[in-house]
Amino acid sequence: MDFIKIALAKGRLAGDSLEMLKKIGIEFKEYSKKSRKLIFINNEEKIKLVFVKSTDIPIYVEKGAVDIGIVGKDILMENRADVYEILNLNIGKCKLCIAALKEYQSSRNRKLIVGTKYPNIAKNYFHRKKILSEVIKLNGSVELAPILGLSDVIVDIVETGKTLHENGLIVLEEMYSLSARLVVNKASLKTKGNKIEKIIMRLEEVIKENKDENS
Ligand SMILES: Nc1ncnc2c1ncn2[C@@H]1O[C@H](COP(=O)(O)OP(=O)(O)OP(=O)(O)O)[C@@H](O)[C@H]1O
Ligand SMILES: O=P(O)(O)OC[C@H]1O[C@H](OP(=O)(O)OP(=O)(O)O)[C@H](O)[C@@H]1O
Repeated sequence: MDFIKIALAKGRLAGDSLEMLKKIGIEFKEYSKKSRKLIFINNEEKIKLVFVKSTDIPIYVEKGAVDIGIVGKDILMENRADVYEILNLNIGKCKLCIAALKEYQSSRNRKLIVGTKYPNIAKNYFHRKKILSEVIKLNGSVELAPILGLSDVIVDIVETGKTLHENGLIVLEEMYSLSARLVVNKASLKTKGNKIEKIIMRLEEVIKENKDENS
């Protein structure tokens, strides 16, 4: 029987995602946080776990290189792919926000310069709001952009708010609430439907249990 391939990223979502898979009986004994291995196999359940850069997960799933991916909604919005977004896993919760230096004064009379790791999301958002903007794509430590005068504002993820606070920035606007999603390759849902649907159903139970525990 065919293996089901699941893609995860090594970052923040890995721990909670693996915990959820463990709760539905999918465990990878060889896995350790420190390991540099990219593929782990569970032979009993016939599952392969592959670690992919998070921004690459949508394309791996769309092309069928993997059957299932677990990835943040931010990544799915930024890197659009033709996949089924099946479950909100309710982990990796954070917000995508517009933020600026505390002393920032907005002016509608000139172009807004935006620094962000999410150029597509930012461009669409400001276009829809009819705000003239220039978006500068950055790859990290985005909070530096307004501090060093590279941009007026940033579009970035806020979880605890600690990074903004420690760098003298504040949230101007909350754009989107985000969390991790389970995405599935369209063909796999037909060809490996039984097995994938079982995984989905078991994960739905875990999501419900987690919600009950937190309420
Ligand atoms: N404080 C946070 N900062 C960034 N992302 C967060 C945060 N909290 C939750 N998330 C979610 O977790 C996902 C993974 O975050 P992480 O920072 O590990 O990104 P990564 O792309 O996997 O790692 P890296 O940026 O180091 O390559 C994000 O796409 C986002 O949906
Ligand atoms: O609200 P907080 O809890 O402080 O979290 C938000 C910070 O975490 C993320 O950065 P990350 O740690 O992924 O580093 P990066 O800036 O290099 O992407 C995000 O881009 C913020 O900088």
